[in-house]
Amino acid sequence: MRYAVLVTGPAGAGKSTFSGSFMTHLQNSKRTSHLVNLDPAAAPTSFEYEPVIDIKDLISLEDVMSELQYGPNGGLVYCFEYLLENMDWLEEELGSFDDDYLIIDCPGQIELYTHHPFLPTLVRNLQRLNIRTCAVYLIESQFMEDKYKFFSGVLSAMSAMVNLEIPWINIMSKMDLVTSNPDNESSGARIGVRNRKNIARFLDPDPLLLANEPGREGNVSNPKFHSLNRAIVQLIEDHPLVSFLPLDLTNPDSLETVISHIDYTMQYGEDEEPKEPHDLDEGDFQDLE
Ligand SMILES: Nc1nc2c(ncn2[C@@H]2O[C@H](COP(=O)(O)OP(=O)(O)OP(=O)(O)O)[C@@H](O)[C@H]2O)c(=O)[nH]1
Ligand SMILES: [Mg+2]
Repeated sequence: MRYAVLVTGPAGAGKSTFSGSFMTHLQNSKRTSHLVNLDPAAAPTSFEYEPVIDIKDLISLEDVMSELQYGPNGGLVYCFEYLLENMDWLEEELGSFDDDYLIIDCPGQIELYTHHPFLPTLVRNLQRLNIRTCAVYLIESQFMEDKYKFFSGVLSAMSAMVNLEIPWINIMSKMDLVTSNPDNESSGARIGVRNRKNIARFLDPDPLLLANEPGREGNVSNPKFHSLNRAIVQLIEDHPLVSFLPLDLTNPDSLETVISHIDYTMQYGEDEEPKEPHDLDEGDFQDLE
């Protein structure tokens, strides 16, 4: 069985960093895993591991911008469209991996998650190739600083989720930036989420966070804005699909918890044992398998 985890989420959410830590964790657990880069704009330095499949081998944003005179955003969309037309390239690249676990680092263009056909098409192709696929959607803990920003993150997660009908896990990344002590500026902590209970209201979104305190922010005194908020509160109450697993990469237990959720969601290992790394496969250990 082949597995793929799509690592998705808005720009800067920590997707590439998480993908690297995920790789390290799987390798330490003697599980074969490979990194796939689908970000045509990724700098080579952004990877801790060399991707085995890299969209930049097919098309790079740099070339599109210099040769076709696209700007960065139109250029990215061009790259995805180009990949969509060349899915056989990806299929060929994927062909060489058996019984493996692919970590697919996706780009942070929000369009990709709201309405572009790129990810749904990719997912259909992975499923056709019999690759068991799930997605994680990261938003960063700084989103909890501002409840409007937070709920726009919740809505983007929901919209991405309904676009892709695959097992799905939402992750609140960069939890190391959250502190329970709001005065503790010197530790680099940027968020004064005052207590655990408050954090829980974000991880399992409490729509009343939005409903409370109408008009506290100066620029939101427009009654239409409150009606919209009430509608959103209702939507989140009626469809409690979105909750977040906290991820603190400075705490190995946190990463392990997130990965065990991913394994469970994908039913990893239902039909196999974790494998020894390849270099041991061909050697003396063969008969132990
Ligand atoms: N404090 C903290 N910073 C993090 C963490 N994860 C990532 N960062 C930082 O956040 C920034 C963005 O991280 P990336 O992993 O490149 O994020 P990304 O989602 O891949 O970004 P794009 O590919 O540009 O969308 C970098 O400066 C990272 O060092 C984390 O767990 N804690
Ligand atoms: Mg990235």
